[in-house]
Amino acid sequence: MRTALVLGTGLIGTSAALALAGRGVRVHLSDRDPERARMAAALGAGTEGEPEPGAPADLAVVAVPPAHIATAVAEVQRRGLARGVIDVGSVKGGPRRELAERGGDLRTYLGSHPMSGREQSGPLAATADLFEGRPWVLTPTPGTDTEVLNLALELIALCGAVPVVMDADAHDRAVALVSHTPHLLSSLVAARLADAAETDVRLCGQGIRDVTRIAGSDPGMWVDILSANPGPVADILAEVAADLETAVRALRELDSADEAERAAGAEGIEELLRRGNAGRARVPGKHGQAPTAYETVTVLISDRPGQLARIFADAGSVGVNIEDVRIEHATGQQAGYMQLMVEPGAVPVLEQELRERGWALRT
Ligand SMILES: NC(=O)c1ccc[n+]([C@@H]2O[C@H](COP(=O)([O-])OP(=O)(O)OC[C@H]3O[C@@H](n4cnc5c(N)ncnc54)[C@H](O)[C@@H]3O)[C@@H](O)[C@H]2O)c1
Ligand SMILES: O=C(O)C(=O)C[C@]1(C(=O)O)C=C[C@@H](O)C=C1
Repeated sequence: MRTALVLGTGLIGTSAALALAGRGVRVHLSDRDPERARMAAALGAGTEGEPEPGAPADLAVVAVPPAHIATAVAEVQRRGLARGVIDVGSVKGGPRRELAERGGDLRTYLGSHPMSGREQSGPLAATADLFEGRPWVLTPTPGTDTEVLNLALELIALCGAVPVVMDADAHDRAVALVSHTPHLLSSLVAARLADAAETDVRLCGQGIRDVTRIAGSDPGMWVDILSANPGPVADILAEVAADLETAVRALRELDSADEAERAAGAEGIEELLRRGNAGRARVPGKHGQAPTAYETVTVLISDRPGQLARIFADAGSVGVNIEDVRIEHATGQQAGYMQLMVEPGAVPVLEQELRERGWALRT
């Protein structure tokens, strides 16, 4: 691929553009809001503006909210801005049907969806490595042009992602389970905090931060996403509601004076928690591999420049690969705990090295 047009230079469009530009693709950047295209260009994601008339880009990447995808794809096709068009929307069935209704060319259009994102929007939140090692769904049909499919596969490779081919409606049912329902549940938990007392909220620890991160997303975008996939999400939410009723009943039993009822309540809750363990164990690890059981080495760090670089360098000096990291910030102190996730075999050597270099470890 030599040239690409990215239409919609928000989080996802600019991230893809940064990855493409970084690998030598000439990227044209366009957005309904010209300031956003300018900002993406200033970040090094390409040049602002559309391809010259008569010189279409190899591939257009439409990265606008789901409600605008079909119109934007049809417009790119009508104006001949690119030889093939993909979109990156979170929902696949609806936009495809809408494009068909508008008389768009379904042969040179391919619906896609990178399974990676953030709770922030806009070009300033974009990063070139956003899609590294993540699944990127493609929904070709027997009529899809082979050249467009190949260009999409090339784009995914340039972004470091892993292609997954699916039927559009099967994709929508799957993301209802792994993305859209979790999003709503995160918002529901976070909503409990909106009017809570300050004395309660100040106790927030890592657990609630993990559960509510995605509740910080743009409501406008999520109304759009959920409006394009309401049925499958409502089906799963109804199942969650049944589990919630079971949980409430079990908790009321735990509160009972009757010993047998308390035992039944404990059994009910334990069953829910165990099902949670079983589901959590199925979440794939890095690069879509089976989940790896990493061990955690927890180190006290002070909130000063250079601390993170120093700890990574110290781990690297004994050949230990940090698989994942998490920081637990201490309330009211310029310090925190840094959790370093490593292969179990690497724990003794990492702990010894860090102690020798003066780090305080939490045991
Ligand atoms: N945010 C995520 O985590 C995530 C992950 C994967 C896929 N997606 C999908 O990617 C798409 C973009 O989401 P985002 O998070 O980058 O949103 P964003 O709000 O950061 O960016 C969307 C951009 O599209 C522009 N835009 C809107 N309508 C337009 C139009 N008709 N023509 C040109 N530009 C237009 C907006 O000005 C904005 O700059 C959505 O379809 C979303 O479902 C989002
Ligand atoms: O990590 C996040 O912030 C996301 O919400 C990303 C996430 C997801 O649910 O995994 C959200 C919507 C997208 O369509 C794809 C990815």
